[in-house]
Amino acid sequence: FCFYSTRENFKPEMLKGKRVIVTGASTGIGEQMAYHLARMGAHVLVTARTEAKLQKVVERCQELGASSARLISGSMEDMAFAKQVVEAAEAELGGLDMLILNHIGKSYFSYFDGDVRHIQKLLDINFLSYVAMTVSALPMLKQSGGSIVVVSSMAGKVGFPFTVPYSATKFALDGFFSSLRQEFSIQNVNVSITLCILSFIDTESAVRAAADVVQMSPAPKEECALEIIKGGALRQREVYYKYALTKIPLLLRDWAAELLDYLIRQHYRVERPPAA
Ligand SMILES: NC(=O)C1=CN([C@@H]2O[C@H](COP(=O)(O)OP(=O)(O)OC[C@H]3O[C@@H](n4cnc5c(N)ncnc54)[C@H](OP(=O)(O)O)[C@@H]3O)[C@@H](O)[C@H]2O)C=CC1
Ligand SMILES: CC(C)CCC[C@@H](C)[C@H]1CC[C@H]2[C@@H]3C(=O)C=C4C[C@@H](O)CC[C@]4(C)[C@H]3CC[C@]12C
Repeated sequence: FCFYSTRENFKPEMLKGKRVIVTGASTGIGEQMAYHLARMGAHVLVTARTEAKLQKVVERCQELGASSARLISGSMEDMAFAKQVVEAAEAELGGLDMLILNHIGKSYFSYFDGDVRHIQKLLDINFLSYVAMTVSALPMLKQSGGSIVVVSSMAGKVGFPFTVPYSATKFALDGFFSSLRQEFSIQNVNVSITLCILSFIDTESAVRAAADVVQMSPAPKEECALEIIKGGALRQREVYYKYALTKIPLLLRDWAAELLDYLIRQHYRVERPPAA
Protein backbone atom coordinates (compact mmCIF):
# COMPACT_ATOMS: atom_id res chain seq x y z
CA PHE A 1 0.00 0.00 0.00
CA CYS A 2 2.76 2.45 0.93
CA PHE A 3 4.58 1.70 -2.30
CA TYR A 4 1.58 2.43 -4.50
CA SER A 5 0.38 5.41 -2.51
CA THR A 6 3.73 7.19 -2.76
CA ARG A 7 3.93 6.39 -6.45
CA GLU A 8 0.60 8.07 -7.04
CA ASN A 9 1.95 11.24 -5.50
CA PHE A 10 4.53 11.89 -8.16
CA LYS A 11 4.09 15.12 -10.12
CA PRO A 12 6.34 16.05 -13.06
CA GLU A 13 6.45 19.61 -11.62
CA MET A 14 8.59 18.20 -8.81
CA LEU A 15 11.54 18.31 -11.20
CA LYS A 16 10.86 21.74 -12.65
CA GLY A 17 13.90 23.99 -12.24
CA LYS A 18 15.82 21.25 -10.40
CA ARG A 19 19.52 20.92 -11.17
CA VAL A 20 20.33 17.32 -12.13
CA ILE A 21 23.49 15.46 -13.19
CA VAL A 22 22.94 12.28 -15.25
CA THR A 23 26.00 10.07 -15.87
CA GLY A 24 26.17 7.55 -18.71
CA ALA A 25 23.64 9.73 -20.54
CA SER A 26 24.89 9.32 -24.13
CA THR A 27 22.86 6.11 -24.67
CA GLY A 28 20.42 3.69 -23.06
CA ILE A 29 18.57 4.38 -19.82
CA GLY A 30 20.70 7.45 -19.01
CA GLU A 31 19.78 9.10 -22.32
CA GLN A 32 16.09 8.40 -21.68
CA MET A 33 16.34 9.86 -18.17
CA ALA A 34 17.79 13.06 -19.64
CA TYR A 35 14.78 13.34 -22.00
CA HIS A 36 12.25 12.82 -19.20
CA LEU A 37 14.00 15.40 -17.05
CA ALA A 38 14.02 17.83 -19.98
CA ARG A 39 10.26 17.38 -20.49
CA MET A 40 9.78 18.08 -16.77
CA GLY A 41 11.71 21.35 -17.11
CA ALA A 42 14.85 20.47 -15.16
CA HIS A 43 18.36 21.85 -15.66
CA VAL A 44 20.28 18.84 -16.95
CA LEU A 45 24.01 18.21 -17.06
CA VAL A 46 24.80 15.04 -19.01
CA THR A 47 28.10 13.20 -19.07
CA ALA A 48 29.76 10.19 -20.77
CA ARG A 49 32.90 9.74 -22.91
CA THR A 50 31.46 10.35 -26.40
CA GLU A 51 31.02 14.10 -26.92
CA ALA A 52 29.28 13.76 -30.31
CA LYS A 53 26.47 11.66 -28.82
CA LEU A 54 26.14 13.94 -25.81
CA GLN A 55 25.82 16.91 -28.15
CA LYS A 56 22.78 15.29 -29.78
CA VAL A 57 21.28 14.47 -26.38
CA VAL A 58 21.71 18.11 -25.31
CA GLU A 59 20.01 19.38 -28.49
CA ARG A 60 17.07 17.03 -27.96
CA CYS A 61 16.79 18.10 -24.31
CA GLN A 62 16.57 21.72 -25.41
CA GLU A 63 13.80 20.84 -27.88
CA LEU A 64 11.91 18.96 -25.18
CA GLY A 65 11.81 21.95 -22.85
CA ALA A 66 14.72 21.65 -20.45
CA SER A 67 15.35 24.77 -18.33
CA SER A 68 18.92 24.32 -19.54
CA ALA A 69 21.00 21.48 -20.97
CA ARG A 70 24.78 21.11 -21.01
CA LEU A 71 27.39 18.39 -21.33
CA ILE A 72 30.82 17.48 -20.06
CA SER A 73 32.68 14.57 -21.65
CA GLY A 74 35.33 12.33 -20.13
CA SER A 75 35.98 8.92 -18.64
CA MET A 76 34.93 7.79 -15.18
CA GLU A 77 38.09 5.65 -14.99
CA ASP A 78 39.62 8.90 -13.82
CA MET A 79 38.49 10.07 -10.35
CA ALA A 80 39.68 13.60 -11.16
CA PHE A 81 37.13 13.67 -14.00
CA ALA A 82 34.37 12.41 -11.67
CA LYS A 83 35.10 15.38 -9.40
CA GLN A 84 35.23 17.81 -12.35
CA VAL A 85 31.68 16.90 -13.37
CA VAL A 86 30.41 17.89 -9.93
CA GLU A 87 32.47 21.08 -10.01
CA ALA A 88 30.95 21.95 -13.39
CA ALA A 89 27.49 21.73 -11.83
CA GLU A 90 28.58 24.04 -9.04
CA ALA A 91 30.13 26.57 -11.43
CA GLU A 92 27.41 26.53 -14.08
CA LEU A 93 24.22 25.68 -12.17
CA GLY A 94 25.15 27.16 -8.80
CA GLY A 95 24.27 23.96 -6.93
CA LEU A 96 22.78 20.50 -7.31
CA ASP A 97 19.44 18.89 -6.44
CA MET A 98 19.82 15.38 -7.84
CA LEU A 99 22.83 13.24 -8.69
CA ILE A 100 21.90 10.29 -10.93
CA LEU A 101 24.73 7.74 -11.05
CA ASN A 102 24.08 5.44 -13.99
CA HIS A 103 27.20 4.84 -16.13
CA ILE A 104 28.94 1.46 -16.39
CA GLY A 105 32.15 0.43 -18.09
CA LYS A 106 32.20 -2.20 -20.79
CA SER A 107 32.38 -5.79 -19.58
CA TYR A 108 31.73 -9.23 -21.05
CA PHE A 109 28.63 -11.42 -20.68
CA SER A 110 30.17 -14.91 -20.41
CA TYR A 111 32.05 -17.18 -18.00
CA PHE A 112 34.54 -15.45 -15.69
CA ASP A 113 37.87 -15.38 -17.52
CA GLY A 114 40.14 -14.85 -14.51
CA ASP A 115 41.17 -11.34 -15.55
CA VAL A 116 41.84 -9.59 -12.23
CA ARG A 117 42.87 -6.29 -13.84
CA HIS A 118 39.50 -6.07 -15.61
CA ILE A 119 37.75 -6.35 -12.24
CA GLN A 120 39.95 -3.59 -10.86
CA LYS A 121 39.19 -1.31 -13.82
CA LEU A 122 35.46 -2.06 -13.65
CA LEU A 123 35.45 -1.32 -9.90
CA ASP A 124 37.00 2.08 -10.67
CA ILE A 125 34.35 2.94 -13.27
CA ASN A 126 31.23 1.29 -11.80
CA PHE A 127 31.93 1.82 -8.10
CA LEU A 128 34.78 4.13 -7.11
CA SER A 129 33.71 6.98 -9.42
CA TYR A 130 30.23 6.80 -7.80
CA VAL A 131 31.91 7.24 -4.42
CA ALA A 132 34.07 10.11 -5.69
CA MET A 133 31.11 11.96 -7.19
CA THR A 134 29.05 11.46 -4.04
CA VAL A 135 31.83 12.84 -1.84
CA SER A 136 32.27 15.90 -4.08
CA ALA A 137 28.54 16.54 -4.41
CA LEU A 138 27.59 16.10 -0.77
CA PRO A 139 28.06 19.71 0.36
CA MET A 140 25.76 20.92 -2.45
CA LEU A 141 23.22 18.14 -1.85
CA LYS A 142 23.10 18.92 1.88
CA GLN A 143 22.44 22.54 1.07
CA SER A 144 19.57 21.74 -1.30
CA GLY A 145 18.17 18.76 0.64
CA GLY A 146 18.81 16.84 -2.55
CA SER A 147 18.90 13.24 -3.74
CA ILE A 148 21.38 10.61 -4.84
CA VAL A 149 20.04 8.02 -7.27
CA VAL A 150 22.16 4.92 -7.84
CA VAL A 151 21.28 2.68 -10.78
CA SER A 152 21.93 -0.94 -9.93
CA SER A 153 20.55 -4.28 -11.05
CA MET A 154 19.12 -7.61 -9.98
CA ALA A 155 22.74 -8.67 -10.53
CA GLY A 156 23.62 -6.32 -7.63
CA LYS A 157 21.39 -8.30 -5.25
CA VAL A 158 21.65 -11.90 -6.50
CA GLY A 159 24.35 -13.92 -8.26
CA PHE A 160 23.70 -14.42 -11.99
CA PRO A 161 25.87 -16.46 -14.37
CA PHE A 162 28.05 -14.47 -16.84
CA THR A 163 28.13 -11.27 -14.77
CA VAL A 164 30.98 -11.96 -12.32
CA PRO A 165 32.95 -8.68 -12.65
CA TYR A 166 29.81 -6.58 -13.16
CA SER A 167 27.98 -8.17 -10.23
CA ALA A 168 30.93 -7.52 -7.91
CA THR A 169 30.76 -3.80 -8.70
CA LYS A 170 26.99 -3.63 -8.23
CA PHE A 171 27.06 -5.45 -4.86
CA ALA A 172 29.72 -2.95 -3.76
CA LEU A 173 27.31 -0.09 -4.49
CA ASP A 174 24.65 -1.64 -2.23
CA GLY A 175 27.15 -1.95 0.63
CA PHE A 176 28.41 1.59 0.31
CA PHE A 177 25.13 3.40 -0.24
CA SER A 178 22.96 1.37 2.16
CA SER A 179 25.50 1.93 4.91
CA LEU A 180 25.77 5.63 4.10
CA ARG A 181 21.96 5.95 4.18
CA GLN A 182 21.95 4.62 7.75
CA GLU A 183 24.51 7.26 8.77
CA PHE A 184 22.50 10.04 7.11
CA SER A 185 19.49 8.90 9.09
CA ILE A 186 21.37 9.00 12.41
CA GLN A 187 22.97 12.35 11.62
CA ASN A 188 19.77 13.92 10.24
CA VAL A 189 21.43 14.54 6.88
CA ASN A 190 18.56 15.48 4.57
CA VAL A 191 19.93 13.78 1.45
CA SER A 192 17.97 10.80 0.12
CA ILE A 193 19.63 7.73 -1.38
CA THR A 194 17.64 5.65 -3.88
CA LEU A 195 19.09 2.34 -5.06
CA CYS A 196 17.45 1.09 -8.28
CA ILE A 197 17.09 -2.65 -8.83
CA LEU A 198 16.46 -3.28 -12.52
CA SER A 199 15.67 -6.46 -14.45
CA PHE A 200 16.60 -6.93 -18.15
CA ILE A 201 16.05 -3.63 -20.08
CA ASP A 202 15.96 -3.23 -23.86
CA THR A 203 18.99 -0.96 -24.31
CA GLU A 204 21.16 -1.61 -27.35
CA SER A 205 24.16 -2.79 -25.37
CA ALA A 206 22.19 -5.14 -23.10
CA VAL A 207 20.22 -6.70 -25.96
CA ARG A 208 23.41 -7.18 -27.97
CA ALA A 209 25.18 -8.82 -25.01
CA ALA A 210 22.46 -10.98 -23.49
CA ALA A 211 19.39 -11.48 -25.71
CA ASP A 212 20.70 -14.74 -27.25
CA VAL A 213 21.35 -16.29 -23.86
CA VAL A 214 18.72 -14.83 -21.52
CA GLN A 215 15.30 -16.37 -22.19
CA MET A 216 13.23 -13.40 -21.24
CA SER A 217 11.96 -10.32 -23.03
CA PRO A 218 13.60 -7.06 -21.96
CA ALA A 219 11.50 -4.23 -20.49
CA PRO A 220 11.30 -0.80 -22.20
CA LYS A 221 14.06 1.69 -21.37
CA GLU A 222 11.75 4.73 -21.60
CA GLU A 223 9.41 3.47 -18.84
CA CYS A 224 12.39 2.26 -16.82
CA ALA A 225 13.97 5.72 -16.96
CA LEU A 226 10.73 7.33 -15.77
CA GLU A 227 10.34 4.94 -12.82
CA ILE A 228 13.90 5.74 -11.70
CA ILE A 229 13.22 9.49 -11.75
CA LYS A 230 9.93 9.04 -9.87
CA GLY A 231 11.60 6.96 -7.18
CA GLY A 232 14.37 9.54 -6.77
CA ALA A 233 11.95 12.47 -6.62
CA LEU A 234 9.82 10.65 -4.03
CA ARG A 235 12.98 9.89 -2.02
CA GLN A 236 12.25 6.15 -2.03
CA ARG A 237 14.80 3.84 -0.48
CA GLU A 238 14.80 1.47 -3.46
CA VAL A 239 13.16 1.30 -6.88
CA TYR A 240 12.16 -2.06 -8.38
CA TYR A 241 11.66 -2.27 -12.16
CA LYS A 242 9.94 -4.25 -13.44
CA TYR A 243 8.31 -4.55 -10.06
CA ALA A 244 7.10 -8.18 -10.13
CA LEU A 245 10.22 -9.40 -11.95
CA THR A 246 12.48 -8.01 -9.23
CA LYS A 247 10.37 -8.07 -6.04
CA ILE A 248 9.26 -11.70 -6.25
CA PRO A 249 12.75 -13.12 -6.96
CA LEU A 250 14.09 -11.02 -4.07
CA LEU A 251 11.52 -12.51 -1.71
CA LEU A 252 12.68 -15.94 -2.86
CA ARG A 253 16.29 -14.91 -2.30
CA ASP A 254 15.78 -14.67 1.44
CA TRP A 255 13.46 -17.65 1.88
CA ALA A 256 14.45 -20.10 -0.87
CA ALA A 257 17.87 -19.10 -2.18
CA GLU A 258 18.61 -22.40 -3.90
CA LEU A 259 15.27 -22.38 -5.66
CA LEU A 260 15.97 -18.88 -6.97
CA ASP A 261 19.47 -19.89 -8.14
CA TYR A 262 17.89 -22.81 -9.99
CA LEU A 263 15.18 -20.67 -11.61
CA ILE A 264 17.78 -18.17 -12.80
CA ARG A 265 19.85 -20.93 -14.41
CA GLN A 266 16.70 -22.18 -16.14
CA HIS A 267 16.35 -18.78 -17.84
CA TYR A 268 19.76 -19.15 -19.49
CA ARG A 269 20.24 -20.88 -22.83
CA VAL A 270 23.67 -22.48 -22.41
CA GLU A 271 25.38 -25.76 -23.33
CA ARG A 272 25.13 -28.07 -20.34
CA PRO A 273 27.38 -31.09 -19.92
CA PRO A 274 25.40 -34.37 -19.78
CA ALA A 275 24.45 -35.47 -16.26
CA ALA A 276 26.85 -38.05 -14.81
N1 LIG B 1 20.18 -2.72 -19.71
C1 LIG B 1 19.97 -3.62 -18.77
O1 LIG B 1 19.49 -4.75 -19.02
C2 LIG B 1 20.26 -3.30 -17.35
C3 LIG B 1 20.93 -2.14 -16.99
N2 LIG B 1 21.16 -1.86 -15.67
C4 LIG B 1 21.88 -0.66 -15.28
O2 LIG B 1 21.36 0.48 -15.93
C5 LIG B 1 22.39 1.43 -16.14
C6 LIG B 1 22.40 1.87 -17.59
O3 LIG B 1 22.55 0.73 -18.42
P1 LIG B 1 22.35 0.82 -20.01
O4 LIG B 1 21.54 1.99 -20.33
O5 LIG B 1 21.91 -0.53 -20.47
O6 LIG B 1 23.85 1.05 -20.47
P2 LIG B 1 24.45 1.63 -21.85
O7 LIG B 1 25.56 0.70 -22.25
O8 LIG B 1 23.39 1.93 -22.84
O9 LIG B 1 25.07 3.02 -21.40
C7 LIG B 1 26.24 3.11 -20.67
C8 LIG B 1 26.63 4.57 -20.56
O10 LIG B 1 27.84 4.69 -19.82
C9 LIG B 1 28.79 5.42 -20.58
N3 LIG B 1 30.14 4.94 -20.29
C10 LIG B 1 30.71 3.76 -20.69
N4 LIG B 1 31.97 3.70 -20.25
C11 LIG B 1 32.23 4.85 -19.59
C12 LIG B 1 33.36 5.39 -18.94
N5 LIG B 1 34.51 4.72 -18.92
N6 LIG B 1 33.27 6.61 -18.37
C13 LIG B 1 32.10 7.29 -18.41
N7 LIG B 1 31.00 6.85 -19.01
C14 LIG B 1 31.06 5.64 -19.60
C15 LIG B 1 28.37 5.19 -22.03
O11 LIG B 1 28.77 6.23 -22.89
P3 LIG B 1 30.22 6.34 -23.59
O12 LIG B 1 30.52 5.01 -24.20
O13 LIG B 1 30.02 7.45 -24.56
O14 LIG B 1 31.17 6.71 -22.50
C16 LIG B 1 26.86 5.22 -21.90
O15 LIG B 1 26.39 6.54 -21.88
C17 LIG B 1 23.69 0.77 -15.69
O16 LIG B 1 24.02 1.19 -14.38
C18 LIG B 1 23.34 -0.71 -15.68
O17 LIG B 1 24.11 -1.43 -14.77
C19 LIG B 1 20.73 -2.72 -14.70
C20 LIG B 1 20.07 -3.86 -15.01
C21 LIG B 1 19.79 -4.25 -16.36
C1 LIG C 1 15.16 -13.51 -11.77
C2 LIG C 1 14.64 -13.21 -13.15
C3 LIG C 1 13.16 -13.22 -13.17
C4 LIG C 1 15.16 -11.86 -13.63
C5 LIG C 1 16.27 -12.06 -14.63
C6 LIG C 1 16.95 -10.77 -15.00
C7 LIG C 1 18.31 -11.02 -15.69
C8 LIG C 1 18.10 -11.79 -16.96
C9 LIG C 1 18.98 -9.67 -15.91
C10 LIG C 1 19.18 -8.98 -14.55
C11 LIG C 1 20.42 -8.15 -14.66
C12 LIG C 1 20.75 -8.16 -16.12
C13 LIG C 1 22.15 -7.73 -16.58
C14 LIG C 1 22.49 -6.33 -16.12
O1 LIG C 1 22.19 -5.95 -15.02
C15 LIG C 1 23.27 -5.47 -16.94
C16 LIG C 1 23.87 -5.89 -18.06
C17 LIG C 1 24.90 -5.02 -18.67
C18 LIG C 1 24.70 -4.96 -20.17
O2 LIG C 1 25.69 -4.16 -20.78
C19 LIG C 1 24.72 -6.38 -20.71
C20 LIG C 1 23.54 -7.14 -20.16
C21 LIG C 1 23.58 -7.25 -18.64
C22 LIG C 1 24.69 -8.20 -18.24
C23 LIG C 1 22.19 -7.75 -18.12
C24 LIG C 1 21.81 -9.16 -18.62
C25 LIG C 1 20.44 -9.63 -18.07
C26 LIG C 1 20.39 -9.59 -16.54
C27 LIG C 1 21.34 -10.63 -15.97
